[in-house]
Amino acid sequence: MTVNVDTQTQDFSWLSLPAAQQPEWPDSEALRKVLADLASYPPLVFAGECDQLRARLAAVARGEAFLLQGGDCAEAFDAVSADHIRNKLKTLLQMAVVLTYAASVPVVKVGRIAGQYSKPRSKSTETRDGVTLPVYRGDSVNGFDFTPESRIPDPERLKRMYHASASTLNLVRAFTTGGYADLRQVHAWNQDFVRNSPSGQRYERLAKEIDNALAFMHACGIDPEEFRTVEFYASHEALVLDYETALTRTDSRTGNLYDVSGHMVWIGERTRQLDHAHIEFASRIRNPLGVKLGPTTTVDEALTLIDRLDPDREPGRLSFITRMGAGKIRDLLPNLVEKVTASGAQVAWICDPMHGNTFEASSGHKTRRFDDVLDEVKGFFEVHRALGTHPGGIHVELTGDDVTECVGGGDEVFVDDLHTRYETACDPRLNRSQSLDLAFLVAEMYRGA
Ligand SMILES: O=C[C@H](O)[C@H](O)COP(=O)(O)O
Ligand SMILES: C=C(OP(=O)(O)O)C(=O)O
Repeated sequence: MTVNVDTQTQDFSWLSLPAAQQPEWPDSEALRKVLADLASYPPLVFAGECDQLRARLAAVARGEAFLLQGGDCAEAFDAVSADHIRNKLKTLLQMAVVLTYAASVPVVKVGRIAGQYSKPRSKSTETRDGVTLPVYRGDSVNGFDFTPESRIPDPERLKRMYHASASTLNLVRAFTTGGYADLRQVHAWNQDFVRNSPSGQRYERLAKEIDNALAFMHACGIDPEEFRTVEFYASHEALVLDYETALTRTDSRTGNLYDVSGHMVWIGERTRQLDHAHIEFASRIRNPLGVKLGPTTTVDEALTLIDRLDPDREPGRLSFITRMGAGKIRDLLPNLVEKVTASGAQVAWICDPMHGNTFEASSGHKTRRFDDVLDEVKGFFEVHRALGTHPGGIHVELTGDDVTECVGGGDEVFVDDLHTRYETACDPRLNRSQSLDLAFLVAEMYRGA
Protein backbone atom coordinates (compact mmCIF):
# COMPACT_ATOMS: atom_id res chain seq x y z
CA MET A 1 0.00 0.00 0.00
CA THR A 2 1.29 3.50 -0.71
CA VAL A 3 0.30 6.81 0.79
CA ASN A 4 -2.42 8.87 -0.85
CA VAL A 5 -1.61 12.49 -0.14
CA ASP A 6 -1.07 14.45 -3.33
CA THR A 7 -0.64 17.90 -1.84
CA GLN A 8 2.78 19.50 -1.24
CA THR A 9 4.55 16.49 -2.69
CA GLN A 10 7.75 18.33 -3.60
CA ASP A 11 9.86 17.04 -0.69
CA PHE A 12 7.82 14.10 0.36
CA SER A 13 10.05 11.23 -0.71
CA TRP A 14 8.13 8.68 1.39
CA LEU A 15 4.98 8.98 -0.72
CA SER A 16 6.19 6.55 -3.35
CA LEU A 17 7.25 3.82 -0.92
CA PRO A 18 5.18 0.94 0.38
CA ALA A 19 3.55 1.57 3.75
CA ALA A 20 2.23 -1.15 6.05
CA GLN A 21 -0.95 -0.92 8.13
CA GLN A 22 -2.63 1.81 6.05
CA PRO A 23 -6.44 2.08 5.78
CA GLU A 24 -8.09 1.09 2.53
CA TRP A 25 -10.11 4.26 1.95
CA PRO A 26 -13.03 3.41 -0.32
CA ASP A 27 -13.49 6.87 -1.88
CA SER A 28 -10.30 8.50 -3.17
CA GLU A 29 -12.02 11.79 -4.08
CA ALA A 30 -13.42 12.15 -0.55
CA LEU A 31 -9.96 11.42 0.80
CA ARG A 32 -8.35 14.00 -1.48
CA LYS A 33 -10.71 16.72 -0.23
CA VAL A 34 -10.12 15.85 3.41
CA LEU A 35 -6.35 15.91 2.97
CA ALA A 36 -6.49 19.26 1.17
CA ASP A 37 -8.49 20.66 4.11
CA LEU A 38 -6.10 19.18 6.66
CA ALA A 39 -3.12 20.61 4.81
CA SER A 40 -4.67 24.07 5.15
CA TYR A 41 -5.29 23.81 8.91
CA PRO A 42 -2.96 25.46 11.42
CA PRO A 43 -0.25 23.39 13.09
CA LEU A 44 -1.15 21.72 16.39
CA VAL A 45 2.32 22.28 17.80
CA PHE A 46 5.10 24.75 17.08
CA ALA A 47 8.39 23.47 15.67
CA GLY A 48 10.26 25.33 18.42
CA GLU A 49 8.46 23.21 21.02
CA CYS A 50 9.64 20.05 19.23
CA ASP A 51 13.20 21.40 19.42
CA GLN A 52 12.75 22.06 23.12
CA LEU A 53 11.60 18.48 23.68
CA ARG A 54 14.59 17.23 21.68
CA ALA A 55 16.83 19.16 24.09
CA ARG A 56 15.03 17.61 27.08
CA LEU A 57 15.41 14.14 25.57
CA ALA A 58 19.10 14.85 25.01
CA ALA A 59 19.38 15.08 28.81
CA VAL A 60 17.67 11.68 28.98
CA ALA A 61 20.14 10.22 26.47
CA ARG A 62 23.06 11.67 28.46
CA GLY A 63 21.79 10.07 31.66
CA GLU A 64 20.70 13.31 33.32
CA ALA A 65 16.90 12.93 33.18
CA PHE A 66 14.18 10.29 32.99
CA LEU A 67 11.34 10.08 30.45
CA LEU A 68 7.80 9.33 31.59
CA GLN A 69 5.72 8.67 28.48
CA GLY A 70 2.19 7.40 28.94
CA GLY A 71 -1.47 7.51 28.08
CA ASP A 72 -4.19 5.57 26.33
CA CYS A 73 -3.55 2.66 24.03
CA ALA A 74 -6.10 4.24 21.71
CA GLU A 75 -7.74 7.60 22.33
CA ALA A 76 -11.40 7.74 21.40
CA PHE A 77 -13.46 10.67 20.10
CA ASP A 78 -16.17 10.11 22.69
CA ALA A 79 -13.60 10.34 25.48
CA VAL A 80 -12.54 13.89 24.61
CA SER A 81 -14.00 15.34 27.80
CA ALA A 82 -12.63 17.47 30.61
CA ASP A 83 -12.94 14.58 33.08
CA HIS A 84 -11.05 12.05 30.98
CA ILE A 85 -8.29 14.48 30.05
CA ARG A 86 -7.92 15.75 33.62
CA ASN A 87 -7.77 12.22 35.05
CA LYS A 88 -5.08 11.17 32.59
CA LEU A 89 -3.03 14.29 33.21
CA LYS A 90 -3.44 13.97 36.97
CA THR A 91 -2.13 10.38 36.80
CA LEU A 92 0.94 11.45 34.84
CA LEU A 93 1.54 14.41 37.18
CA GLN A 94 1.31 12.14 40.24
CA MET A 95 3.69 9.61 38.66
CA ALA A 96 6.10 12.39 37.73
CA VAL A 97 6.05 13.80 41.26
CA VAL A 98 6.78 10.36 42.72
CA LEU A 99 9.66 9.85 40.31
CA THR A 100 11.10 13.33 40.75
CA TYR A 101 10.88 13.29 44.53
CA ALA A 102 11.61 9.67 45.33
CA ALA A 103 14.26 9.11 42.65
CA SER A 104 15.64 12.68 42.68
CA VAL A 105 15.74 12.87 38.90
CA PRO A 106 14.31 15.48 36.51
CA VAL A 107 11.37 13.91 34.70
CA VAL A 108 10.50 14.71 31.07
CA LYS A 109 6.72 14.35 30.79
CA VAL A 110 5.25 13.19 27.48
CA GLY A 111 1.66 12.01 27.00
CA ARG A 112 0.41 9.38 24.59
CA ILE A 113 -2.22 11.98 23.99
CA ALA A 114 -3.77 14.44 21.53
CA GLY A 115 -3.15 12.24 18.48
CA GLN A 116 -3.10 8.58 19.56
CA TYR A 117 -6.10 7.68 17.42
CA SER A 118 -4.68 5.08 15.01
CA LYS A 119 -3.86 1.45 15.73
CA PRO A 120 -1.72 -1.09 13.88
CA ARG A 121 -3.38 -4.51 14.09
CA SER A 122 -2.17 -8.12 13.90
CA LYS A 123 -4.99 -9.12 11.54
CA SER A 124 -6.93 -7.07 9.01
CA THR A 125 -10.27 -8.68 9.88
CA GLU A 126 -12.17 -9.66 13.00
CA THR A 127 -14.63 -12.54 13.25
CA ARG A 128 -17.45 -12.75 15.80
CA ASP A 129 -20.08 -15.50 15.81
CA GLY A 130 -19.20 -16.43 12.25
CA VAL A 131 -19.37 -12.83 10.94
CA THR A 132 -16.13 -11.38 9.54
CA LEU A 133 -15.59 -7.61 9.22
CA PRO A 134 -12.58 -5.31 8.74
CA VAL A 135 -10.72 -4.87 12.04
CA TYR A 136 -11.08 -1.64 14.06
CA ARG A 137 -8.00 0.52 13.28
CA GLY A 138 -8.62 3.40 15.65
CA ASP A 139 -11.14 6.25 15.66
CA SER A 140 -9.12 8.06 12.98
CA VAL A 141 -10.03 5.31 10.52
CA ASN A 142 -13.25 3.42 11.36
CA GLY A 143 -15.75 2.79 14.13
CA PHE A 144 -15.40 0.40 17.08
CA ASP A 145 -18.97 -0.94 16.71
CA PHE A 146 -19.05 -4.36 15.12
CA THR A 147 -21.26 -3.49 12.13
CA PRO A 148 -20.38 -3.41 8.42
CA GLU A 149 -21.17 0.33 8.19
CA SER A 150 -19.07 1.29 11.18
CA ARG A 151 -16.02 -0.65 10.02
CA ILE A 152 -15.78 1.11 6.63
CA PRO A 153 -12.80 3.50 6.69
CA ASP A 154 -14.07 7.09 6.51
CA PRO A 155 -11.56 9.87 5.73
CA GLU A 156 -13.78 12.46 7.46
CA ARG A 157 -12.52 10.80 10.64
CA LEU A 158 -9.07 12.28 9.96
CA LYS A 159 -10.58 15.74 10.37
CA ARG A 160 -12.26 14.64 13.59
CA MET A 161 -8.86 13.40 14.74
CA TYR A 162 -7.36 16.81 14.09
CA HIS A 163 -10.13 18.61 15.99
CA ALA A 164 -10.10 16.10 18.87
CA SER A 165 -6.32 16.49 19.13
CA ALA A 166 -6.62 20.29 19.04
CA SER A 167 -9.19 20.43 21.84
CA THR A 168 -7.29 17.92 23.96
CA LEU A 169 -4.05 19.83 23.53
CA ASN A 170 -5.80 23.08 24.32
CA LEU A 171 -7.07 21.77 27.66
CA VAL A 172 -3.75 20.12 28.48
CA ARG A 173 -1.96 23.42 27.86
CA ALA A 174 -4.54 25.22 30.04
CA PHE A 175 -4.13 22.72 32.89
CA THR A 176 -0.35 22.62 32.76
CA THR A 177 0.22 26.35 32.61
CA GLY A 178 -2.92 27.77 34.24
CA GLY A 179 -2.47 26.63 37.84
CA TYR A 180 -3.78 23.04 37.91
CA ALA A 181 -0.26 21.60 37.70
CA ASP A 182 1.12 23.95 40.38
CA LEU A 183 3.22 21.80 42.72
CA ARG A 184 1.21 23.17 45.64
CA GLN A 185 -1.68 21.12 44.22
CA VAL A 186 0.05 17.78 44.94
CA HIS A 187 -2.72 16.76 47.35
CA ALA A 188 -5.53 17.84 45.03
CA TRP A 189 -4.34 15.38 42.34
CA ASN A 190 -4.89 12.53 44.81
CA GLN A 191 -8.66 12.86 45.07
CA ASP A 192 -11.40 10.30 44.40
CA PHE A 193 -11.03 6.52 44.23
CA VAL A 194 -7.25 6.45 44.21
CA ARG A 195 -6.87 8.17 47.60
CA ASN A 196 -7.84 5.06 49.56
CA SER A 197 -5.79 2.59 47.53
CA PRO A 198 -2.42 1.47 48.99
CA SER A 199 -0.50 3.55 46.44
CA GLY A 200 -2.82 6.54 47.02
CA GLN A 201 -2.03 6.42 50.73
CA ARG A 202 1.67 6.10 50.05
CA TYR A 203 1.39 9.05 47.68
CA GLU A 204 -0.39 11.10 50.37
CA ARG A 205 2.60 10.65 52.71
CA LEU A 206 4.99 11.72 49.96
CA ALA A 207 2.80 14.75 49.14
CA LYS A 208 2.98 15.77 52.81
CA GLU A 209 6.78 15.69 52.65
CA ILE A 210 6.69 17.82 49.51
CA ASP A 211 4.34 20.27 51.27
CA ASN A 212 6.78 20.58 54.13
CA ALA A 213 9.67 21.13 51.74
CA LEU A 214 7.70 23.81 49.87
CA ALA A 215 6.73 25.54 53.12
CA PHE A 216 10.36 25.52 54.21
CA MET A 217 11.52 26.97 50.89
CA HIS A 218 8.77 29.60 50.99
CA ALA A 219 9.86 30.60 54.51
CA CYS A 220 13.40 30.99 53.16
CA GLY A 221 12.08 33.32 50.46
CA ILE A 222 12.44 30.75 47.65
CA ASP A 223 9.32 30.39 45.51
CA PRO A 224 10.44 29.58 41.96
CA GLU A 225 8.22 30.00 38.93
CA GLU A 226 9.09 26.42 37.89
CA PHE A 227 6.80 25.14 40.66
CA ARG A 228 3.74 26.81 39.14
CA THR A 229 3.68 25.27 35.67
CA VAL A 230 4.69 22.00 34.09
CA GLU A 231 6.37 21.34 30.76
CA PHE A 232 4.26 18.68 29.12
CA TYR A 233 4.53 17.32 25.59
CA ALA A 234 2.23 15.33 23.30
CA SER A 235 3.19 12.21 21.36
CA HIS A 236 1.55 9.51 19.26
CA GLU A 237 2.40 6.76 16.80
CA ALA A 238 2.85 8.24 13.33
CA LEU A 239 0.85 5.49 11.69
CA VAL A 240 -1.65 6.82 9.15
CA LEU A 241 0.70 8.57 6.78
CA ASP A 242 -2.08 10.40 4.93
CA TYR A 243 -2.76 12.33 8.14
CA GLU A 244 0.85 12.79 9.22
CA THR A 245 1.85 13.96 5.74
CA ALA A 246 -0.94 16.54 5.60
CA LEU A 247 0.34 17.88 8.94
CA THR A 248 3.97 17.97 7.80
CA ARG A 249 5.09 21.54 7.22
CA THR A 250 8.23 23.52 6.48
CA ASP A 251 9.45 25.46 9.50
CA SER A 252 9.78 29.07 8.45
CA ARG A 253 12.72 29.60 10.84
CA THR A 254 14.94 26.84 9.49
CA GLY A 255 13.43 25.45 6.29
CA ASN A 256 13.24 21.99 7.93
CA LEU A 257 10.21 19.73 7.82
CA TYR A 258 8.29 19.06 11.04
CA ASP A 259 5.29 16.87 11.65
CA VAL A 260 3.20 19.43 13.51
CA SER A 261 0.57 16.90 14.62
CA GLY A 262 2.49 16.32 17.88
CA HIS A 263 5.78 17.13 19.56
CA MET A 264 7.22 13.61 19.39
CA VAL A 265 6.14 10.80 17.12
CA TRP A 266 7.16 7.18 17.15
CA ILE A 267 7.26 4.43 14.56
CA GLY A 268 5.71 1.18 15.72
CA GLU A 269 7.05 -2.35 15.73
CA ARG A 270 4.85 -3.28 12.75
CA THR A 271 5.86 -0.36 10.51
CA ARG A 272 9.61 0.02 11.05
CA GLN A 273 10.66 -1.81 7.84
CA LEU A 274 13.86 -0.09 6.70
CA ASP A 275 12.84 0.28 3.05
CA HIS A 276 9.24 1.36 3.71
CA ALA A 277 7.54 4.72 3.94
CA HIS A 278 7.36 5.17 7.73
CA ILE A 279 11.12 5.14 8.26
CA GLU A 280 11.69 7.38 5.24
CA PHE A 281 9.05 9.78 6.61
CA ALA A 282 10.66 9.79 10.06
CA SER A 283 14.08 10.41 8.54
CA ARG A 284 12.79 13.60 6.87
CA ILE A 285 11.15 15.33 9.83
CA ARG A 286 13.02 17.13 12.63
CA ASN A 287 10.73 16.06 15.51
CA PRO A 288 12.25 13.93 18.23
CA LEU A 289 11.57 10.32 17.23
CA GLY A 290 10.87 7.04 18.91
CA VAL A 291 11.14 3.61 17.33
CA LYS A 292 9.64 0.54 18.97
CA LEU A 293 11.98 -2.45 19.08
CA GLY A 294 10.43 -5.87 19.67
CA PRO A 295 12.09 -9.22 20.39
CA THR A 296 12.99 -9.96 16.76
CA THR A 297 15.11 -6.80 16.35
CA THR A 298 18.62 -7.54 15.13
CA VAL A 299 21.71 -5.49 15.90
CA ASP A 300 22.04 -4.67 12.19
CA GLU A 301 18.49 -3.32 12.10
CA ALA A 302 19.11 -1.15 15.16
CA LEU A 303 22.36 0.22 13.70
CA THR A 304 20.75 0.90 10.32
CA LEU A 305 17.85 2.68 12.04
CA ILE A 306 20.40 4.92 13.73
CA ASP A 307 22.15 5.64 10.41
CA ARG A 308 18.82 6.51 8.80
CA LEU A 309 17.19 8.47 11.62
CA ASP A 310 20.09 9.93 13.56
CA PRO A 311 22.99 10.24 11.10
CA ASP A 312 24.52 13.09 13.11
CA ARG A 313 24.39 11.08 16.37
CA GLU A 314 22.49 13.88 18.04
CA PRO A 315 21.39 13.07 21.60
CA GLY A 316 17.62 13.59 21.95
CA ARG A 317 16.85 12.89 18.32
CA LEU A 318 16.21 9.15 18.66
CA SER A 319 14.73 7.06 21.45
CA PHE A 320 14.65 3.29 21.20
CA ILE A 321 11.52 2.08 22.95
CA THR A 322 12.11 -1.61 23.66
CA ARG A 323 9.16 -3.97 24.19
CA MET A 324 10.68 -7.40 24.49
CA GLY A 325 8.46 -9.12 27.06
CA ALA A 326 9.36 -9.88 30.67
CA GLY A 327 10.66 -13.36 29.81
CA LYS A 328 12.99 -12.13 27.05
CA ILE A 329 14.36 -8.75 28.00
CA ARG A 330 17.28 -10.07 30.07
CA ASP A 331 18.42 -12.24 27.13
CA LEU A 332 17.78 -9.89 24.23
CA LEU A 333 18.46 -6.36 25.42
CA PRO A 334 22.14 -6.62 26.48
CA ASN A 335 23.50 -7.33 23.00
CA LEU A 336 21.49 -4.48 21.44
CA VAL A 337 22.52 -1.94 24.06
CA GLU A 338 26.13 -3.06 23.96
CA LYS A 339 26.46 -2.86 20.15
CA VAL A 340 24.56 0.41 19.84
CA THR A 341 26.68 1.97 22.58
CA ALA A 342 29.87 0.67 20.92
CA SER A 343 28.77 2.33 17.65
CA GLY A 344 29.02 5.74 19.33
CA ALA A 345 25.32 6.52 19.05
CA GLN A 346 23.68 8.21 22.02
CA VAL A 347 20.08 7.07 21.84
CA ALA A 348 17.72 7.27 24.80
CA TRP A 349 16.72 3.78 25.96
CA ILE A 350 13.09 3.62 27.00
CA CYS A 351 11.24 0.57 28.35
CA ASP A 352 7.72 -0.22 27.12
CA PRO A 353 6.75 -3.02 29.52
CA MET A 354 3.25 -3.39 28.04
CA HIS A 355 3.39 -4.66 24.47
CA GLY A 356 5.48 -7.77 25.05
CA ASN A 357 3.27 -8.95 27.90
CA THR A 358 -0.25 -9.20 26.49
CA PHE A 359 -2.22 -12.44 26.79
CA GLU A 360 -5.82 -13.58 26.63
CA ALA A 361 -7.37 -14.32 30.03
CA SER A 362 -9.71 -17.27 30.54
CA SER A 363 -12.57 -14.73 30.45
CA GLY A 364 -11.57 -13.88 26.84
CA HIS A 365 -10.26 -10.41 27.74
CA LYS A 366 -6.95 -9.23 26.36
CA THR A 367 -4.97 -8.41 29.49
CA ARG A 368 -1.55 -7.96 31.09
CA ARG A 369 -0.25 -8.97 34.52
CA PHE A 370 1.02 -6.07 36.60
CA ASP A 371 3.80 -8.40 37.81
CA ASP A 372 4.99 -9.01 34.22
CA VAL A 373 4.99 -5.27 33.55
CA LEU A 374 7.05 -4.74 36.66
CA ASP A 375 9.37 -7.61 35.85
CA GLU A 376 10.13 -6.24 32.39
CA VAL A 377 11.03 -2.87 33.92
CA LYS A 378 13.21 -4.66 36.50
CA GLY A 379 14.98 -6.55 33.70
CA PHE A 380 15.50 -3.26 31.86
CA PHE A 381 17.16 -1.72 34.92
CA GLU A 382 19.28 -4.84 35.53
CA VAL A 383 20.59 -4.84 31.96
CA HIS A 384 21.49 -1.16 32.05
CA ARG A 385 23.08 -1.47 35.49
CA ALA A 386 25.23 -4.38 34.29
CA LEU A 387 26.37 -2.46 31.19
CA GLY A 388 26.83 0.90 32.89
CA THR A 389 24.30 2.52 30.54
CA HIS A 390 21.35 4.72 31.42
CA PRO A 391 17.82 3.34 31.87
CA GLY A 392 16.25 6.39 30.27
CA GLY A 393 12.55 6.04 30.92
CA ILE A 394 9.30 4.15 30.66
CA HIS A 395 6.56 4.15 28.03
CA VAL A 396 3.24 2.87 29.40
CA GLU A 397 -0.39 2.47 28.43
CA LEU A 398 -2.44 3.91 31.25
CA THR A 399 -5.61 5.78 32.04
CA GLY A 400 -6.70 8.01 34.90
CA ASP A 401 -9.91 6.06 35.30
CA ASP A 402 -10.66 3.19 37.67
CA VAL A 403 -10.74 0.55 34.92
CA THR A 404 -10.18 -3.19 35.29
CA GLU A 405 -8.05 -4.11 32.26
CA CYS A 406 -4.71 -5.32 33.68
CA VAL A 407 -4.62 -7.89 36.49
CA GLY A 408 -2.69 -7.44 39.77
CA GLY A 409 -1.37 -4.33 41.47
CA GLY A 410 -1.55 -3.23 45.13
CA ASP A 411 -5.32 -2.68 44.87
CA GLU A 412 -5.53 -6.00 43.13
CA VAL A 413 -7.60 -6.57 39.99
CA PHE A 414 -8.45 -10.27 39.54
CA VAL A 415 -9.27 -12.09 36.29
CA ASP A 416 -12.86 -12.33 37.52
CA ASP A 417 -12.98 -8.51 37.82
CA LEU A 418 -11.89 -7.81 34.24
CA HIS A 419 -15.43 -7.54 32.88
CA THR A 420 -16.51 -4.88 35.41
CA ARG A 421 -14.79 -1.89 33.79
CA TYR A 422 -13.06 -3.13 30.66
CA GLU A 423 -13.22 0.03 28.54
CA THR A 424 -10.20 0.05 26.27
CA ALA A 425 -10.76 0.19 22.54
CA CYS A 426 -7.66 -1.92 21.93
CA ASP A 427 -5.03 -2.98 24.50
CA PRO A 428 -5.37 -3.15 28.32
CA ARG A 429 -4.18 -0.11 30.27
CA LEU A 430 -2.94 0.30 33.83
CA ASN A 431 -5.53 2.07 35.97
CA ARG A 432 -4.61 5.01 38.17
CA SER A 433 -3.58 3.08 41.26
CA GLN A 434 -1.61 0.52 39.21
CA SER A 435 0.14 3.45 37.51
CA LEU A 436 1.06 4.94 40.88
CA ASP A 437 2.26 1.54 42.11
CA LEU A 438 4.50 1.38 39.07
CA ALA A 439 5.88 4.89 39.66
CA PHE A 440 6.86 4.07 43.26
CA LEU A 441 8.54 0.84 42.22
CA VAL A 442 10.37 2.48 39.31
CA ALA A 443 11.58 5.24 41.64
CA GLU A 444 13.02 2.57 43.93
CA MET A 445 14.72 0.85 40.99
CA TYR A 446 16.11 4.16 39.73
CA ARG A 447 17.56 4.97 43.13
CA GLY A 448 19.24 1.57 43.16
CA ALA A 449 20.45 1.81 39.54
O1 LIG B 1 -1.37 -1.41 20.67
C1 LIG B 1 -0.78 -2.17 19.91
C2 LIG B 1 -1.41 -2.87 18.82
O2 LIG B 1 -2.24 -2.06 18.13
C3 LIG B 1 -2.14 -4.01 19.37
O3 LIG B 1 -1.34 -4.70 20.30
C4 LIG B 1 -2.57 -4.90 18.27
O4 LIG B 1 -3.51 -5.69 18.78
P1 LIG B 1 -4.12 -6.92 18.00
O5 LIG B 1 -3.13 -8.02 18.11
O6 LIG B 1 -5.39 -7.20 18.76
O7 LIG B 1 -4.37 -6.49 16.61
C1 LIG C 1 1.19 -0.42 18.71
C2 LIG C 1 1.94 -0.08 19.72
O1 LIG C 1 3.08 -0.66 20.07
P1 LIG C 1 4.03 -1.62 19.23
O2 LIG C 1 4.30 -0.94 17.94
O3 LIG C 1 5.23 -1.71 20.11
O4 LIG C 1 3.31 -2.91 19.08
C3 LIG C 1 1.58 1.03 20.63
O5 LIG C 1 2.43 1.46 21.41
O6 LIG C 1 0.44 1.48 20.55
